[in-house]
Formats: sequence, structure tokens, C-alpha cells
Amino acid sequence: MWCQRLVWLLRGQRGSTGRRWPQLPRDPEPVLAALARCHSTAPASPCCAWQLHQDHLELRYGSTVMRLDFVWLRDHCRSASCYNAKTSQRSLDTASVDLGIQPQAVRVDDTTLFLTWPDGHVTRYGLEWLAKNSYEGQKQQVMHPRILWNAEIYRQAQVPSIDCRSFLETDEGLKEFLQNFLLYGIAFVENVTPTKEDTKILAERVSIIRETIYGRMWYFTSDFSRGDTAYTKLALDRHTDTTYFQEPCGIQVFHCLKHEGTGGRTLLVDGFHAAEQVLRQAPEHFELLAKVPLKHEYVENVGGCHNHMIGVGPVLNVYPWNNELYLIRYNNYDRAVFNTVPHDVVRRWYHAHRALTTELRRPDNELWVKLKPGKALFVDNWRVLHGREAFTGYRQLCGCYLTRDDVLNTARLLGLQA
Ligand SMILES: C[N+](C)(C)CCCC[C@H](N)C(=O)O
Ligand SMILES: O=C(O)CCC(=O)C(=O)O
Ligand SMILES: [Fe+2]
Repeated sequence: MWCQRLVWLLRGQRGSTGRRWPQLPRDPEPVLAALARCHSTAPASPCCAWQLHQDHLELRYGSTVMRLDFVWLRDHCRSASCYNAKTSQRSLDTASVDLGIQPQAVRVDDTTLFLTWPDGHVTRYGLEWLAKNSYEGQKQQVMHPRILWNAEIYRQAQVPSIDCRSFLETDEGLKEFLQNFLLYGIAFVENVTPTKEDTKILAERVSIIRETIYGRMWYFTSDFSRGDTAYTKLALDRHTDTTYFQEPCGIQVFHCLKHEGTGGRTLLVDGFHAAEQVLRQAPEHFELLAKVPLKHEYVENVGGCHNHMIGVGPVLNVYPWNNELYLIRYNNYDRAVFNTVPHDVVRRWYHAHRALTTELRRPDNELWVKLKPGKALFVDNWRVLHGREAFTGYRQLCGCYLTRDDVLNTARLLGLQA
């Protein structure tokens, strides 16, 4: 519905620029007709048109219709006095912008939107910039492009392991590794010297190591030196780690330094692929898993180790603006007492949890690998679940957690979308 003071001004239309909005044509029809002509005569060029509303500017650029709030438009001004391009930081004090602000004049040319504010300040926006940065523009994009996989898809893709030297010594090697990691949520480096020190060098090539209650670089065998099943020979069903942290660790690095015995294979399952199957089959289950907060807990009292960690959050974590899944928190061992919802939701949640578990346990979705000395595995702990088969004999694993922000930072600096 067009408001009273409506007008469409066409890109490049002579005489229509710089018009102030109190002086608007009484009848919008001719301009709308002109807009239609514009679309039909120049389909290849992104046609731009705009219309003023009470509190926002409606801007059509190509196929994107953006609704740009006036305060937002003032707030994001990239002029030298409002924005420091050297530091990419805002200098404008947003709190001093009149929340009832309206532009005094609006003009659009081929590439740029010009706004003049009541105090005479002029703001310019590139139309491409707006199309990319506006709500409407960015909600059409995914933040993290990924390839969801089951065992067959992953095998077919024949994702190569990266050679340790190329990983450590060349940007191309590191970039290829990170691209694989971002797309699949797992990536391997091979020909690594099987020591804790060399594994640390590997980890630090990608990120800052996230120190936790397990230390920086950890090293474990089945000696029950810590009060957790990981430190035994028992099988571990698929799970993500550190669900009991408010922010679970982003990445986990595993390097098996020694195994003299049988079993002990590693299980990997793409949690996002499973969640997507749930979304397709039963969106109400997906929604419940994304809405109901859960507690996970780590209570340790073994030897000198005393810890009590609690993390709260839903199983599925979704960006609210584009519904993109970004984190799965799934660990049935560490799930705490479920007391965050009233009784009528409890059973529905168990049904939803069952539906997800059924997908996660589908043999088709299971990728089994035997970790060997020299082959390091990086797992996206926000996406891919890991587990292990029971084993016999002496088995030594080392590794660490990485901070997700720093991994993504490295990827972005190499030109990857992350
Ligand atoms: C990896 N490392 C052996 C150090 C710790 C294992 C943590 C195990 C815990 N139940 C969890 O799932 O978070
Ligand atoms: O022993 C393994 O292969 C993995 C154990 C585990 O889940 C962990 O350390 O997080
Ligand atoms: Fe684990």
C-alpha cells in the first residue's frame, strides 16, 4: 500500500532527481507506468526505483526490494565524519540521531543513493552496497556455504587430505584445507610427525588454541585420569563435545599417536545433514529442537580434578534472520536434568529428539575412519558429531580445541567465505 506522499522516481529519469518530498505528484500512475516501461525496455540493467514512507525508504534495485529505515540510513552513513574507513569503525554517535529523522532530499543515479538530512549532511550509498548489506539482501544469502553429506556423498566427493608441508608452508595448501573444512565440517592433514608438539604447530597454523579444563594441548589414553568416559576403552556414541560450555568449542583436533590393539575406529556424522532430514520430514520437530533450551553438565570429582560446568542452549541453533542452522549441541552422556519446559512440552521434545537421533544413527550417515599416527583430523564441533568404537590395547590420542572465531578469521583472510 502506497502512502499519501508517495512517489516513484526512476533511475536516470531527467528532472526527477533532487525532488523534495513535500512536492510530490498527486497522481502516481504515470510514474508507475514509466516504471513498467523501464522494466520492459531495459531488462538487463538493474532498474532502480524508490518510494518514501513515513519512517523508511523503499528501494527497488534489480529484483531486491529493500525497506530502509531512516535512522538506519543515517546511522550507516559512510562519510568521513561518520565512519573511519582506516579502522572500519563508526565515528557517528548513534544515540545523538533524532529517532524521528527524515531526509530532506532523496536522489538516485545509476549507482548511488543520495540523501540530504535536515542539518544539510549528505549521505551516499552505493546501490550494490545496499543490495548486499540490507536485511532483504543478506537474508537471501547463506552465511556459511556447506555441502551436507552422508557416507556415500563424502566418499564420492573424494576430498583430498592435505599434505603437512603444503599445509604449513603454503597459503594454497592452507586455503584448500580450510575450504574442505568449511564445506564438509571435517578435514585431514597427512604426513604429520606423530608427536604432541608437531600437532600443536599444525593447530596454531589455523587458529589460537582454546584452553579448557583439559588444558591447551591434551593427550589421553584409557587410564581414567579424568572423570569422563573418553578416558576409558569403552565405545562412545556420536556426540559433540563441551556441550556444557555456554559456547561449545568450535573445532576439535585429533591425532592418534599410537594404537597397539583392535577396534578404536572413529565415527563421524554430519549433524546438519541429519537436522535437514528432520526439517524435511517433520518441521515441527525441528522447530522444537531449535526452541527448547537444554542444560548440559560436566561434573567431575576424580583424583585432583574438580569441575562443575553448565551450558544452556537448544540442540539446534539457528540464525533468526535466515533460518540457517549454525550449531548443533548433542551429547546424551552430558545432557543434564531436563527441567526447562513444562510437562506438556516434555514428551513432544522427546519425540523430536528421537526423530533427530534416528537420522543421526542411520548407517548411511556414518563415516568410519581409523585414525593413524601421521594423520590429523579437524572436526567442526558445531556441526559434525564424533564417536568411537570400543578398543583393546594401548591407544594414545592427542589434540586440542580451537576457537571458532580464529579459524574463520584465518579462512576470511585467505579470501574464503566463512
Ligand atoms: C577431548 N578430551 C579427551 C580432552 C575431552 C573429552 C571431553 C569429554 C566430554 N564428555 C565431552 O564430550 O565434552
Ligand atoms: O577416543 C576417541 O577417539 C574420541 C573420544 C572423544 O570423544 C573425545 O575425546 O572427545
Ligand atoms: Fe568427544
